[in-house]
Amino acid sequence: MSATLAAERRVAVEAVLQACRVCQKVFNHLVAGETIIKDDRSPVTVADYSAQAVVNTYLAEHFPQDLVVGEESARDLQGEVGRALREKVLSLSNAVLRVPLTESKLLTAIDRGSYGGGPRGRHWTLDPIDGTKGFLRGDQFAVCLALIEDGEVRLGVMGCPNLPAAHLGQAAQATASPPGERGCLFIAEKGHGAFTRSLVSDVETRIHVSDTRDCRDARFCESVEAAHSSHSDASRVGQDLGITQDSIRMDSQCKYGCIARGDADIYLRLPASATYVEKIWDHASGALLVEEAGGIVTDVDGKHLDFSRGRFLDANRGVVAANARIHSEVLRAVQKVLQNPERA
Ligand SMILES: Nc1ncnc2c1ncn2[C@@H]1O[C@H](COP(=O)(O)O)[C@@H](OP(=O)(O)O)[C@H]1O
Ligand SMILES: [Mg+2]
Ligand SMILES: [Mg+2]
Ligand SMILES: [Mg+2]
Repeated sequence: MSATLAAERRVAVEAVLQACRVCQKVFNHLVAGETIIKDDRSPVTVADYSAQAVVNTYLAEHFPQDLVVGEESARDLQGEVGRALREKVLSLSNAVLRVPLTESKLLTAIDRGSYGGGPRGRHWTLDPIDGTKGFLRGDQFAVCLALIEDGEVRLGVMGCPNLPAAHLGQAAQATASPPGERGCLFIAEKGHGAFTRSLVSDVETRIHVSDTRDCRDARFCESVEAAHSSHSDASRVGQDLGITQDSIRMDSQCKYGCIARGDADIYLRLPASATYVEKIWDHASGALLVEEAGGIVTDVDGKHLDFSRGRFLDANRGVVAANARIHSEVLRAVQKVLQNPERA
């Protein structure tokens, strides 16, 4: 491991583990009224805010100079209207922090995530709960933290509390939730490989993408939400490639984890709207994980994901992630489908 990022890796792992604990606790006690619908109609819960507060507090303590591009803002926790939410988030955050936050420090911690990102210097990007919809359903979600230096992702840590620790078998169901131990962490450092461990033991195992060479034997892992990635286009790509196996559908960057450890072979994120622009925190840790596990990640035009542009991946459209043997064939099929003017 690179000596230079050893401290960052240790702190990121600890921060993500604590944030996972908060999320699990919230899920067990989630009550109506603790979920807010944001301006873009997506949900956010007390767990999203608490996880962002906890991770940002760890980062501020260990790397006070570092900036953070985080998904959430403290706006809805301000003032009288935000009081109930603020108090709940404060108590959840303080349950796992060594030094308790005050209300005002809580808001500051969450808003440490307001950095705009960009091509120079170093910053973190945080999705405190990726797959909030999955989280609310009791399905897959992930706490995702990545370190970006001069526009390149150097370190990615993903906590996946509901993901089975072992490989998903051939018979995995749509929600990818077979019985057995749940909860795993993924860690990738640029140039140093991809690893997994459980949430409770620090024994790490190196992971690799599948060695599937024939696309007809491949399996998709795709979003549950057709509004996030076109299921109909994915099924056309599947037909073109001769894929017969059912897709594994799951929320969040757990999909990247499943590709990285070889549970499935292909993750496609095919634009479902012409205007949606992907955010860096939805892909930074997952994309590095797949690359470090021996896979290739591009957008639908075959371009490398460009994390240097700020909060958005506005130089890219969609995502095509697959093992290195089949990526180019998959990309060709994606382009053929997307260029067909006759698709509905
Ligand atoms: N129209 C859209 N197209 C693509 N992604 C979208 C989208 N609307 C929301 N998202 C993103 O999709 C993420 C979840 O991805 P997935 O479908 O793979 O689980 C959400 O992350 P959050 O849950 O962190 O808000 C959100 O950022
Ligand atoms: Mg969100
Ligand atoms: Mg997200
Ligand atoms: Mg999120």
